[in-house]
Amino acid sequence: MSISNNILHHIENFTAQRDKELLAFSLLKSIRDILNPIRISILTLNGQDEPIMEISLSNGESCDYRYQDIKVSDSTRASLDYINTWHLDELMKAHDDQYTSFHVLQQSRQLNQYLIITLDNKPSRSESYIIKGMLSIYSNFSSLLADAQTDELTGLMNRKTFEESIIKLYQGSAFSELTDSHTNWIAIIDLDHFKVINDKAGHLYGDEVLIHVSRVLRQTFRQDDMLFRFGGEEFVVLMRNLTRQECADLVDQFRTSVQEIAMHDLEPITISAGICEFLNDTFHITLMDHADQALYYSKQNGRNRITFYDEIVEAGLAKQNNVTHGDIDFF
Ligand SMILES: Nc1nc2c(ncn2[C@@H]2O[C@H](COP(=O)(O)OP(=O)(O)OP(=O)(O)O)[C@@H](O)[C@H]2O)c(=O)[nH]1
Repeated sequence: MSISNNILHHIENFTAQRDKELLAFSLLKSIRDILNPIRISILTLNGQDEPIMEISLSNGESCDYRYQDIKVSDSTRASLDYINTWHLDELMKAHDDQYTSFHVLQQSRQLNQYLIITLDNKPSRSESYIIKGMLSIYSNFSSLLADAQTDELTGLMNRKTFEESIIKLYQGSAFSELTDSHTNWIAIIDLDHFKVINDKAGHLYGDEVLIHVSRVLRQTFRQDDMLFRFGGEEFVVLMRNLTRQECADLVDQFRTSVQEIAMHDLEPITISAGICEFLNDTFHITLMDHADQALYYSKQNGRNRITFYDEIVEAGLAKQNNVTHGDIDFF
């Protein structure tokens, strides 16, 4: 294959991806085919500069995804600090007959992502040029993908992304570190009497309330919790590795913080929530139905409260219509 056909093939390949991680993997594979590096990786750090994901490809080895125990060497840390201090897009370091180049893929207050390539020879001018071009295409496509996954008004993940995210959680390591007491949870959160807010103060004002509520969601929940705007005034939160009490405290803290949102002279804004345990062997549509029944109970019993699904089961108020993974093949 000629070099231009080869490059076109790689571009075609990674713009066909609809998943951020697969897109990152395609980028690594393309660059590996072109540069034949010793090691290539994408390192993602959170807002506190802690590593939260590393996807790596070493020569001849398969792809390795890591979400925990990610080791970042002192020299890598120093290079990333240098990039950030001097607002660079890239940096090349020579060491022990090797060359490591660092490229910024994404930079924001919540997330920093870098491509790190270690080579045994310095890339030629044309190779550097090709890599730059690929990174630009990757970055443009990645922001298009992010736009498609984000709710425009609040910046939270949208409903379509929820389906994809929850299926990934079933398939991934989300359940491996759990104990009997620490499990995963799903909460559906719904603003109370939002129609009244819209009717009294107008739709634009209602939009502003949704933006403030989303801000409080981000402030209250942890970095690893996944936040979705599910539709209108309904939000979904996926929480990992919490005891029942910790989960209750977190959602309740959100409930009380929402009431402190100060806007005009309307009644305080309140929310109701329904929570259920995120069980690995139960289909997510059943889980959502459980959380929804708990939410309904909160709404029917005074609003501005949270209810766990197992509470209504104990009270004999829950409908049983479980679907397990065995019943539906969704992969
Ligand atoms: N401002 C604004 N309003 C929205 C948006 N999406 C949905 N809504 C409104 O949200 C309101 C939801 O009303 P209902 O479903 O009756 O719920 P509610 O008034 O919150 O009542 P309860 O949930 O029973 O407490 C409707 O008036 C919708 O028009 C949006 O993006 N912006």
